[in-house]
Amino acid sequence: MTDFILQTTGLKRSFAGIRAVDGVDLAVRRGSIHAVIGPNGAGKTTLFNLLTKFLEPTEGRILLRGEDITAAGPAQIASLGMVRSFQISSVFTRLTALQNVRVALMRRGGHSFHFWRSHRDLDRHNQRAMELLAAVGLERWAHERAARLPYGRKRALEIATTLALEPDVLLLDEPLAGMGQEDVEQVAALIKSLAGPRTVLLVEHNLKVIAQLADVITVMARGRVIAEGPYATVSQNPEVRSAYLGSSHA
Ligand SMILES: Nc1ncnc2c1ncn2[C@@H]1O[C@H](COP(=O)(O)OP(=O)(O)OP(=O)(O)O)[C@@H](O)[C@H]1O
Repeated sequence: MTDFILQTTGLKRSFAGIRAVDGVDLAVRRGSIHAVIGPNGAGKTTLFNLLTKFLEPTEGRILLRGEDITAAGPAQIASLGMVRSFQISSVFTRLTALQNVRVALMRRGGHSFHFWRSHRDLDRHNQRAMELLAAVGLERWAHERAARLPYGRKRALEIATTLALEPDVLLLDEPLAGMGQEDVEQVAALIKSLAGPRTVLLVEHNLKVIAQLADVITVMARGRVIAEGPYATVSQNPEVRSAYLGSSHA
């Protein structure tokens, strides 16, 4: 069994002549927190879209647990245990936090919302939903409507609904975007707590947090990987420095 739960080889995707992802080899170690960073337009979002099959690659292969999933569709990929946070996490603002997680659990079981479902089933879902809320620090907010949750808590609720699918690999697309410092710290701690039994791959612009959180950082620029390794290494890389300086002066 390979140490790498997720791998890509020679992954490419162009849009009308723009090479958004241009031959990316990625190797994500099982149980790690792996960040993809890079200046605007580097191809990070396109890479995520390729991994979850929101987009078809022009070339290259994607392997999950060593198995070729390049031809799989988005639903199949989710059922194989690789789930992107927003994919299923459209939070229903009028439902409570608990109800939101329960809905996610029912979806996982393939149930629709039958009002005749047995009390035993509902109790089971309630118990699991409370466990998931506890895992993301939302127990206290269980009966609060999602609309009333502060921003950081809403992101935590999204993560709880994602965890309801029991993913092995969680893809988080800018999980800290738009947050104040207090929320950033809470959600960063939450992300840290998810890894180990799960693998977390994230795209994030907050380099300060990435420096503390990520085991491995892949730096992209113009569709290519320009550096990879722990923060201490990639932050010293001259190409990385010039890519960031270049973009901020663009
Ligand atoms: N659907 C599309 N059609 C045409 N061009 C696209 C499309 N999606 C992305 N691109 C182009 O591909 C390149 C990579 O974009 P992508 O959004 O993947 O970068 P990114 O690293 O996620 O940037 P950001 O940090 O700004 O979100 C850019 O030049 C972008 O304009």
